[in-house]
Amino acid sequence: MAGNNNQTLGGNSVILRLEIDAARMNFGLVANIISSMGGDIIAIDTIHIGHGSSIRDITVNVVDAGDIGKISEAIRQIPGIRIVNTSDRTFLLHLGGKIEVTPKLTIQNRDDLSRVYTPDVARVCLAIHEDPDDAYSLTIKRNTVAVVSDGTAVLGLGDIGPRAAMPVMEGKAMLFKQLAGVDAFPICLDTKDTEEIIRTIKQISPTFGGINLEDISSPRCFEIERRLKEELDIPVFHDDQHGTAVVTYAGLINALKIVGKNIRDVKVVVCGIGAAGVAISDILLAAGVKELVGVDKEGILVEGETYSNSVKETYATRTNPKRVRGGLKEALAGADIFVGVSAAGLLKREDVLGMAQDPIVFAMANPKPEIMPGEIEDIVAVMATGRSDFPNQINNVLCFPGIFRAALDCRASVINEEMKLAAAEAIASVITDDKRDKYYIVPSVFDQKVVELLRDRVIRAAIETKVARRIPKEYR
Ligand SMILES: NC(=O)c1ccc[n+]([C@@H]2O[C@H](COP(=O)([O-])OP(=O)(O)OC[C@H]3O[C@@H](n4cnc5c(N)ncnc54)[C@H](O)[C@@H]3O)[C@@H](O)[C@H]2O)c1
Ligand SMILES: O=C(O)C[C@H](O)C(=O)O
Ligand SMILES: [Mg+2]
Repeated sequence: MAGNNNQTLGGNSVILRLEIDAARMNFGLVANIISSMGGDIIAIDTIHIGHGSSIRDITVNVVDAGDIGKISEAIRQIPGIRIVNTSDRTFLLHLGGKIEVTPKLTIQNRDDLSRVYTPDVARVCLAIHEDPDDAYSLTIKRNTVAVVSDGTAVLGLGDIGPRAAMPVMEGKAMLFKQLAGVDAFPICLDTKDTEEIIRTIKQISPTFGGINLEDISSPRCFEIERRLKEELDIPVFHDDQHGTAVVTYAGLINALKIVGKNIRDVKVVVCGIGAAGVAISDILLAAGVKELVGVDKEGILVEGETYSNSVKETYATRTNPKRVRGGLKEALAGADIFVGVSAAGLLKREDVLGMAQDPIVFAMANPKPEIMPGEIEDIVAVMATGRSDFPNQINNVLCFPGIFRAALDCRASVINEEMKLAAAEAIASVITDDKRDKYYIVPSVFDQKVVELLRDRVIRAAIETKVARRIPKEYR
């Protein structure tokens, strides 16, 4: 099974299927080799005992995912043993995909059949034909979101195409449902053409109550979102932009409390001026940051320069007030905060040493951050990544389920700036003063208060800004 070469990305449990020649070796030796190389055997299954040989599945956990390759190599050197197969447990979890469609009721008899299907269903169709708003009460529309990607900016893996994007989109759909009860459906489009993407999403929109755009590369993502917002009457939300911006701001609210700095006084460096970087910058400027410097492949973005896309040029006009030039190192000199939404390994320890006192580092590239926490933990005041396997997971998963829950429940026509700010404040408020510390600036994904508080604050903001088309009972 595939997956071995991906182990450095995370995932440190593997099932080794071994064929062992009984005459030439015993199982104890295999166990010794695995444990001497840092592996922890957590299960052994005998698959087959044959004449003189056996096949066994050994499930091994390792602390460092790279050890799996070394263990396999050592086993391969033993005479009388053959590795039949190596199954990454992460891949096993993905077999057949991660979600399915489940009907809400079982069709028990002909009477049921004629109601959910022909002929009676026709009356429901005609009711919606007469009043299209009835789609919200009589179809899945009111609780269903499309998670749409073209596979061009999947995590930090880049343009890996629509099929390869599916596991991420399925994962987002799972999270929508588990965390907020939203039925989300992954849709990966086999086109990179802006107009075609817009047209396709508009054409499928009758089914959905909202559109979550995901992992569509910049700068196309800005135009696609802008046009869809104008042309559709359901909320359209590019998660990599706004979900990320909301959670970053939430994390920063709490990180700043830890270091005792005011958002108006800090210098922020954003690395990676793509979908996430632009939206993060915008929310931070709106929140009061005065000195914000953007860095992309061309180095620090400076007003008046020509860049690979016009988004970076307009970005430069509203940032870098001191017109600093250079690369990441120069940008970071004296900076209070680093926000990375670019690519793996770009941030160096020596650059962090040049930052102001009590630096805050949010290295949020996925799956590998701009710097691993272990490299700088001793010199930063607060460290966060986008990953599930380190403290302070700043990831848009803290936002998208709850913000759509709110938008669907009040049938918001859009998700506006006020709703995003309310979402950020709600997420930050889950961490009370007595609980906050450098390893706890954002709540856990599993903290049920996140969706609860976020839904409440966002619905209130939608009502106040008059974009709610339905007022839920508890707000009347
Ligand atoms: N933690 C989260 O919640 C979260 C959310 C969104 C995106 N991300 C991560 O952030 C990264 C960017 O995502 P995106 O959706 O904004 O993608 P994007 O393609 O829109 O933007 C990436 C930007 O990074 C820039 N970049 C690439 N290499 C660079 C380098 N060597 N130096 C400086 N800039 C460089 C690109 O030029 C581009 O402008 C990805 O790794 C993604 O996984 C994390
Ligand atoms: O998918 C994630 O984990 C977060 C974000 O949407 C990303 O693209 O990295
Ligand atoms: Mg994404």
